[in-house]
Amino acid sequence: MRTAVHTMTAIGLMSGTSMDGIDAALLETDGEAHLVAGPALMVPYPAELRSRLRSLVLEQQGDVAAIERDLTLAHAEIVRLLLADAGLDRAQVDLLGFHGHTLLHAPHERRTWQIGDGALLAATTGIATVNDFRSADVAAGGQGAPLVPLYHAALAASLPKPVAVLNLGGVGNVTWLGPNNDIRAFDCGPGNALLDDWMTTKLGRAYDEDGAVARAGRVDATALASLLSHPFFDVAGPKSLDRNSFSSAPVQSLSVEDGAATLLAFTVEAARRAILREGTPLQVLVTGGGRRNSAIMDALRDGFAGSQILSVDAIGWDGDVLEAQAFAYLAVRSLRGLPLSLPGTTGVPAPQLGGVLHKTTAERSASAA
Ligand SMILES: Nc1ncnc2c1ncn2[C@@H]1O[C@H](COP(=O)(O)OP(=O)(O)OP(=O)(O)O)[C@@H](O)[C@H]1O
Ligand SMILES: CC(=O)N[C@H]1[C@@H]2OC[C@@H](O2)[C@@H](O)[C@@H]1O[C@H](C)C(=O)O
Repeated sequence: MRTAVHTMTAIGLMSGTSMDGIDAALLETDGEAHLVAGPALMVPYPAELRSRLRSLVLEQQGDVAAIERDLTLAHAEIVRLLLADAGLDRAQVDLLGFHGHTLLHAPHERRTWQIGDGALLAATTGIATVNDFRSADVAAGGQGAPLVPLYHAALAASLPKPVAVLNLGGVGNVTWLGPNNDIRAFDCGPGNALLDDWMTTKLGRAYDEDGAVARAGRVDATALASLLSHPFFDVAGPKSLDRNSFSSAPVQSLSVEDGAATLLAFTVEAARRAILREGTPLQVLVTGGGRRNSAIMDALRDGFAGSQILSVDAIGWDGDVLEAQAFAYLAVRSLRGLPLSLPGTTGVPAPQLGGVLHKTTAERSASAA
């Protein structure tokens, strides 16, 4: 049986654009239809590493090699914790899918850069590791992102279509799953990053808990129109964004509350327009941290007349670790020589393989012997 032969146990590791921490999730999969989710863990970055990473991402300040090493070792530690929690030995895990952290994403210049030392992670954990998931797609002319859509498609195989999966992390992205197994995917707008940065600068808080500050403010229509006039919105997908693609300059003169309300409206309106350009889905399944912000969910419900707005958890998916699971899934696909991206998901000319395998020290010595 194909499924039995190819099924592997993999751990996916994701350090998202919000820079809040590392998500790790165990998945038993063949990289195709067989999906059995296992335990998962989310570990915030230690404050000191988070602050060095933020300086590197936001201000290009810091020692990249030292941060890459510390970030990799933080990933090794979360693998150790997940194995301990799950009562598993490392020998029971076939593969790690290590996304790393995006430092730069400029596909139009054929550049994308995720830091994370795959060889060091494989050596430290003793588990073979796949990393560098985006480079091959970008080199072939794709956007290199989003990569989660093939996993969304596998998860949603039995759902009525069309359905849209909306991920609101640091950046927002949409997977559109049409009635004939057609998949289209693209980044759609700012996600939570602008609102997070606003809260950090104005109030010293990492994010707007449950949208409370935004709820206390009013949307400034002029500022919102200015935000939505960004040229990104004129271009058809597939398309992708860097965390820092948008500027909050149009809200700078507003009160903290009105600025938050306007930035939140920007996130929701960008997502709404992007989805409705594809069609009217039966459901919009919201994942990522943004689904925890009830002000975002309420605004989405107001914005979609003909669709049901649901958090993915309502249909049994774990919205906190979907991306980590996806990189476990993609690592297995990489190892099996299956494409990670399609013309409809990243704009790459043809289905594209990707990922770089780092064997463990023991595996390397065995293959040399
Ligand atoms: N209770 C909450 N209230 C409001 N916002 C929340 C809440 N919980 C999480 N968030 C938002 O979700 C963000 C984290 O989302 P998530 O973990 O999906 O991001 P990420 O994985 O780093 O991003 P990406 O998908 O872009 O890589 C936080 O920065 C915050 O803005
Ligand atoms: C370049 C990069 O790291 N992009 C991330 C980011 O975070 C969300 C969005 O922007 C998406 O394009 C992508 O991550 C998800 C996991 C993806 O590739 O599907």
